Amino acid sequence: MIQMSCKGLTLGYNSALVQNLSFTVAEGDCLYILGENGAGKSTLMKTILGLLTPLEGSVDLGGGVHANEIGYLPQQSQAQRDFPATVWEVALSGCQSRCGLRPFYTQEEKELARQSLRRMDMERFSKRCYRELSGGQQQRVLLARALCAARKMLLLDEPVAGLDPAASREFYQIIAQLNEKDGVTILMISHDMEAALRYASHILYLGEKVFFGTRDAFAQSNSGRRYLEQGEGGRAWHC
Ligand SMILES: Nc1ncnc2c1ncn2[C@@H]1O[C@H](COP(=O)(O)OP(=O)(O)OP(=O)(O)O)[C@@H](O)[C@H]1O
Repeated sequence: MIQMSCKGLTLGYNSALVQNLSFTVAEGDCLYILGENGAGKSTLMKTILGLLTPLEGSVDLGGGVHANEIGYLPQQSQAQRDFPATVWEVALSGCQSRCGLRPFYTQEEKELARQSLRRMDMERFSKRCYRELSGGQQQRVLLARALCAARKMLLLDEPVAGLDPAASREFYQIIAQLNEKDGVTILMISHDMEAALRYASHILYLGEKVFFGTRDAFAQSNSGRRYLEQGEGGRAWHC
């Protein structure tokens, strides 16, 4: 079932960064969004979330997905890493979009935050100060926060940025589990081609030549072949 259709999107600020982009996302897809720095990946994600208006075209949600049911894990700034709140407060704040004008959280919302922290194996850190956690632990808390909103779809903007290789691998596996076992549709910005070729069902590559298709079709494409031909020695290659 199609959950999102982007039709004829032109994105940019003063001038167009991406032109006439069309793609669809179906329930259970795992879409990796790749491309060089400045290609417009975060701009696309913010447009999907309705935080930015496209210069042209439209983003249509379908398959019973509503904008407030999409979980979002943004790129973290240094100020956010130093956020003076407990792990519990950060996770619970993911329920804010459910509150509307209500100035308190219900028992059900608190239970959802607890469950989300448990899913990320972070419940035992609930009382700890968020800024005292390691980068990998912080990302797990932010994913728990995003899961409070995500009934159907998760948008992740470079979730492993700043993590060491072991923590990155672990994080990719957590995301793959959410996708494969829990059926959460994933859209993830990444610079990690190896992870994309391993975990993605579909790849959107933003660049001079835009590519959208299945992972296998990408592997056959010029960009994909270029990477694969480099073999183990080329693992650091960024798309
Ligand atoms: N609010 C803004 N106003 C004007 N220009 C912006 C704004 N936000 C981003 N840009 C510019 O738009 C371009 C694309 O930015 P964007 O963050 O979407 O790229 P990206 O593909 O996510 O890059 P990266 O991989 O470095 O995160 C960049 O040149 C950036 O400077």
